[in-house]
Amino acid sequence: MHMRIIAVGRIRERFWQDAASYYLRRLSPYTRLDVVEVREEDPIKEGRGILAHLCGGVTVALDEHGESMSSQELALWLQNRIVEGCGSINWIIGGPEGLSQDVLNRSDLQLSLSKMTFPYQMARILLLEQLYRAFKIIKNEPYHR
Ligand SMILES: C[S@@+](CC[C@H](N)C(=O)[O-])C[C@H]1O[C@@H](n2cnc3c(N)ncnc32)[C@H](O)[C@@H]1O
Repeated sequence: MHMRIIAVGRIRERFWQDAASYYLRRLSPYTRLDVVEVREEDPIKEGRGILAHLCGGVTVALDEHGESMSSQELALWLQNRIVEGCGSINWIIGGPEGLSQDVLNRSDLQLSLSKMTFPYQMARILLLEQLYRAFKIIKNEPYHR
């Protein structure tokens, strides 16, 4: 399974960079994951940049108005994609203005992490942690409860 996070904007602060590296390292035994950063501009142009980097497979747009899932439900969703033989999953994170309608329309799933709005850098870390948690659940390996 290959995963690609396509995110608008760079991770600027050192503490977010450290957190991202921490989870990327922990995810490496479970999946091939690359991160593509798209330049921050207006959401329509950002959207074109995002869509140009889709790597096929299934596309998930992170949006606070999207579908909520528990960590167990996300793990089951991911496991179902693996069982179906889905080769790759794109995870899209917007910038300060959010995602364009083109990107939302192109997505197979719009996923909410919470009803609250998070800064995009934090949303990236939350996604990485939940993906790591999902693999631990799928593999039935111990992790924090
Ligand atoms: C600062 S938020 C954008 C807020 C923008 N006003 C909007 O309506 O989408 C930046 C990005 O982080 C992600 N994000 C922030 N909070 C989220 C949440 N609760 N659930 C899912 N994604 C979230 C989304 O991808 C969003 O496009």
